Amino acid sequence: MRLHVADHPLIAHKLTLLRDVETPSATFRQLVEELVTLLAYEATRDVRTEPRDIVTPVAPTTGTHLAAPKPMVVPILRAGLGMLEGMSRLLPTAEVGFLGLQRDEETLQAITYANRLPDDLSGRQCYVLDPMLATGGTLVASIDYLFERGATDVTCICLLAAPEGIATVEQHVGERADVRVVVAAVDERLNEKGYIVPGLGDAGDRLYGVV
Ligand SMILES: O=P(O)(O)OC[C@H]1O[C@H](OP(=O)(O)OP(=O)(O)O)[C@H](O)[C@@H]1O
Ligand SMILES: O=c1cc[nH]c(=O)[nH]1
Ligand SMILES: [Mg+2]
Repeated sequence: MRLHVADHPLIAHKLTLLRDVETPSATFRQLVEELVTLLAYEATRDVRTEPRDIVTPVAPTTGTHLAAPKPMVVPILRAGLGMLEGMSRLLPTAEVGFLGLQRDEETLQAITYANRLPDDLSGRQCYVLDPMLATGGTLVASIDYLFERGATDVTCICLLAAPEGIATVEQHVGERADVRVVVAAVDERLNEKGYIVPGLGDAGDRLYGVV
């Protein structure tokens, strides 16, 4: 696994606003979109492209075009849904698959309640969206769903990660360079309830309200 921590003053600024308990939902949603756009810049560094001949008003030239097959973007419901619009804007040709996973608050095990992915993902570059990488259980299960369908090239975009979660994903996928995790920041630790410290609280609740 390759880890990339996006170190940029704009990202740090927006992340600080996002963490602030006083930030209302509407602003939180806007910040999540802006952050994913900034992270996507790094996360799509290896997106496959092909040359394309075009004619500008001045001269013919060869440009660059996103290559087939179309990339697959996979938001992890609920909280990952908040990152979808920002990512789709940057990757307009991408298709979208959905995974719904929820952590049991007692056991911290991820339970899958929705799975809407194509059966065959071989050759597809996959981009998993989930703002929080805490114990890593959710991300490991999500990556496995993609591997089971033949995906090999998987990039996970998270806003915050705990060192424990990064270690879990790293252990699970091993040395392979075609699995990447791009994060805005790695925080200190998990607390006894499995929340990232200092973190930002429950990302799903802050985006969409407590259910
Ligand atoms: O690394 P883990 O310990 O597995 O935790 C991370 C998961 O927890 C949150 O989802 P949650 O279960 O709260 O569901 P939600 O998005 O519906 O709020 C978050 O969005 C991740 O999916
Ligand atoms: O801190 C955390 C940990 C898991 N899920 C969240 O939404 N926040
Ligand atoms: Mg939640």
